[in-house]
Amino acid sequence: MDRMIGVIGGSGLYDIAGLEEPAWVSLETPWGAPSDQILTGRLSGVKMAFLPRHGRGHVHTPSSVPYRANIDALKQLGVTDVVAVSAVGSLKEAYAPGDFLIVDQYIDRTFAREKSFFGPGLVGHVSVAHPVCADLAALCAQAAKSTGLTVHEGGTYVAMEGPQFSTKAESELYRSWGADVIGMTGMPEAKLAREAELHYACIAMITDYDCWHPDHDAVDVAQVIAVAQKNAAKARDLLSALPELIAGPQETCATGCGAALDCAVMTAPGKRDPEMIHRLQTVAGRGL
Ligand SMILES: CSC[C@H]1O[C@H](OP(=O)(O)O)[C@H](O)[C@@H]1O
Ligand SMILES: Nc1ncnc2[nH]cnc12
Repeated sequence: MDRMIGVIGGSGLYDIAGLEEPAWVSLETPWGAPSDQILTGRLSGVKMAFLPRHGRGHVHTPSSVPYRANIDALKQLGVTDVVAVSAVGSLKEAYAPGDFLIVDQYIDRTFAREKSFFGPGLVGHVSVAHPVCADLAALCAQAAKSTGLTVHEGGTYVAMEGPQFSTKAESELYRSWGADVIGMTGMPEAKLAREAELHYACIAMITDYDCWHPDHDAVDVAQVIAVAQKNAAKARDLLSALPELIAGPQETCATGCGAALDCAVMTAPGKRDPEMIHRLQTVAGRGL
């Protein structure tokens, strides 16, 4: 099967340009409607889908983003590789606003979101020890370097609930944990992509130094948006460079994303809720 790239655009990135045969399509899923219509088309011959995470016009809060519907809808379209773009605050001096960081780990501090496709009547446990597809992340880094961006390879993303930014004590706590960047949407998106056996990587666009920084007393949205809008042009260049690197049939990745559901389902076949089996067809049909 040929690969298809699904881009989830974050704050400041609500569309992508240059798609051949562009069409905004509406989809429904067993988990409700996705954040918005999805823009489909081709770039350098590779099928692409673009979904604005907060919806065009930024209508979803980080807590109200329909993460499950978004992943289900992308998989319905045939997406194999999800590239998430996220605005983040930096927790380290070396990662400056305007830089990009390719995430490889997460600390999930979110608490008010549906985090799994599984549930009562169909219990499943996948490993998220390595939540990012190492191969896809390497391609994102290669694409970023080819466009001349300042890119840091690897880093831990703290996912906070929001919508308020952190207190200074929280920011210092995350720094003491050695975390690199902070945002509000990386989880449960990455976990759900793994349950759906999709390759997932996150390109973090650094927009600010969060509130720990001595020269940066508080985070403010105007500043975040100004940097995000400047970064969005760079992110679009990066995304344009990706299809050529990714073209061709899907290969087995070193992380094992496509085998995440092997041995994941605990509920005995005779005890599985038929309604849950039905809801899970798109994302986890292979494992049921
Ligand atoms: C506008 S600042 C806070 C907002 O921006 C980030 O969104 P995304 O990850 O979708 O780019 C952050 O997580 C917050 O949702
Ligand atoms: N400092 C910050 N904290 C949380 N989410 C963010 N998104 C952009 N900057 C952020």
